[in-house]
Amino acid sequence: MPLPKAELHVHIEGTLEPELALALAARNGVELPYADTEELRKAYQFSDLQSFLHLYYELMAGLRTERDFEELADAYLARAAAQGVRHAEIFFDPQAHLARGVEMGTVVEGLWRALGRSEAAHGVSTQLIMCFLRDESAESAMRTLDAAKPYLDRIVGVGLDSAEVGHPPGKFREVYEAAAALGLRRVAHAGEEGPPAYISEALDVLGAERIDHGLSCMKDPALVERLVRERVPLTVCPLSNVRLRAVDILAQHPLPAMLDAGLLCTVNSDDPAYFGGYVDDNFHAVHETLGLSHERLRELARNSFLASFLEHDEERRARYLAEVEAYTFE
Ligand code: HPA
Ligand SMILES: [Zn+2]
Repeated sequence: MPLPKAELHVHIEGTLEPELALALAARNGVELPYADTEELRKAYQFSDLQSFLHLYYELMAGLRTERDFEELADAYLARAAAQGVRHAEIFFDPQAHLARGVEMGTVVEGLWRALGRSEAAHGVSTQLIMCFLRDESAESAMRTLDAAKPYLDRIVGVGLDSAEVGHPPGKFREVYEAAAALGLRRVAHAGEEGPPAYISEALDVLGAERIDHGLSCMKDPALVERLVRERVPLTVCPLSNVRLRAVDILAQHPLPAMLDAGLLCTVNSDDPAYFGGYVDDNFHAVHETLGLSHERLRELARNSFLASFLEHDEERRARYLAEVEAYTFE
């Protein structure tokens, strides 16, 4: 039985496995330049974030109907449950779908069909976080927030993803202010490929409550001190960082140093269909390769529930935390 945990950094479109990508494209008459999964799998060699994003946006073209989004989310939730996930805060990228003529309602209602029955079907509680694409304009982000207004009962917060360098968080100040005024929680990718200054900016200008990735903080001791003091959670994604070459090899990943520094780190999968593993595979990898002890893994699992947006249900959070403390490693 895997360690119970929350997953706080997973892009639902990044859980699109190659088989499902091709099946959806065929079902919807969408042409993809890959004859079969064997040919498609050859495209999973990435040199950086941008090279991954190309394939990520290409394959999601097969997602068109509510049923498609439902199947995608259902497949992820089944896998997550098998990996010990009790609670998942799931990102989605509406602009990538709106650009293809797929409406906000199709995306949200489709995902919700799976999320709404997830507790009963998989024993996984869920929340949805809508991400803005930072390489699109602030105006486009604002229009996307407007389009989401009929669905705010289904969305807990907003995030910021896609190509980081050259797109500092400050560009989205107004849209984050508007999101906060609507009662939405705020997170942002920062410090995946971008400099530590983007992390500070996400905190100061966007009011981010969690930082997704946050790796580059290790270049700035004063920032580390601040993140520790303010107990800002970081959603670290080790296998993603290796596959996108943010670190050369897993053995050189800064996660142990980040934990030693007192940072509130969590471990997550990011885009598991692309990066060679779901969340418990990431836990195993950091145990095997980075030598993190069982008590460190327990700390990471505890952190995942502490960093989650479960304030509306403290009883549930306490139940999940008790499960973490009671867990015995084999
Ligand atoms: O790892 C990522 N980084 C930035 N944007 C993304 N969108 C999907 N996955 C990612
Ligand atoms: Zn991400």
